Amino acid sequence: MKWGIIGTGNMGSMLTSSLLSSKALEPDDMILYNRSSEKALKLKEQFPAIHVAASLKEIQKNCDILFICVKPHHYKTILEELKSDFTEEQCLISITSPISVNELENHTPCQVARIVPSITNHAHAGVSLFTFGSRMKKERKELLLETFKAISTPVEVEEEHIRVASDIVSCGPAFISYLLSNWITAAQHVAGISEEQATELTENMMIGLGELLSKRIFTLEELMEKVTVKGGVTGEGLQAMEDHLGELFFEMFKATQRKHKDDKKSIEL
Ligand SMILES: NC(=O)C1=CN([C@@H]2O[C@H](COP(=O)(O)OP(=O)(O)OC[C@H]3O[C@@H](n4cnc5c(N)ncnc54)[C@H](O)[C@@H]3O)[C@@H](O)[C@H]2O)C=CC1
Ligand SMILES: O=C(O)[C@@H]1CCC=N1
Repeated sequence: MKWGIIGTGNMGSMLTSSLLSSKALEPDDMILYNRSSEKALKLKEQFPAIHVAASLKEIQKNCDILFICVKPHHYKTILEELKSDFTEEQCLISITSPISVNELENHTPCQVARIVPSITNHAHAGVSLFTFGSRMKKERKELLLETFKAISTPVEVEEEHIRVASDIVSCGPAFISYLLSNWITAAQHVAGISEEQATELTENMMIGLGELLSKRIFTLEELMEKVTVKGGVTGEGLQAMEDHLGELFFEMFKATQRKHKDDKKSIEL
């Protein structure tokens, strides 16, 4: 089985190196193609047995499963070049939320799925979001799910929930990092701790929190309960958060829903 990645930017590179470092795939079974070849060749330096294709047609011809890992607005030109040459046995995988599997199926004769990854998959952790098209064969579904289990927890999502699910698992690392950078700044300003030390403490607290969750030692609810000693400081801090949080997360999820709708309108395949 040959696996192809079109677009070796952030996500295409992450998928290549994670699928190889987890041993889910062998380098000799992977073919890469990027518009400018440097990024693909850099991955070949790391994994010499990888193949780098010289054109879109070459990667298409030689792959059973082909990922498109470019920005949503670049899908159209790629599909236009490839669509007439796909076979029914090939699988096309999109990794972007605004393009639905139905739209992809309408533009190709091949089997189609969407797998939205997360930067957390770099650490062979976090979630990958799956939506299968109607033509996807059972064995291929199983192969894809099994392969992604090596780098993530694959979760199937309905089309109507792709935006919010992707906000949580894929945009989430950026959103949470933004919140934490504000938390570090506030710690500096209010209590005089250095940025360096506040960052070190915060990053290690997050690693510990992740471990607690990954080992299923506590749920989020239990964590709040266990840490909040009656009459103690955590309760005061939580109350201040409740008083000041306002509509923050409602507005964030509304903003991404709006952008998703606009993107869907402006992206034509
Ligand atoms: N960045 C993230 O955390 C996540 C991104 N995604 C999706 O992944 C996709 C890619 O995002 P990034 O990797 O962050 O973008 P990126 O800009 O880092 O990578 C895109 C790559 O595609 C290449 N490219 C553009 N047109 C091409 C063409 N015609 N043929 C071959 N290569 C071409 C570019 O040279 C670049 O290397 C987007 O659709 C995004 O929605 C999905 C989940 C998470
Ligand atoms: O297509 C998406 O939803 C992803 C999430 C982060 C960037 N793009």
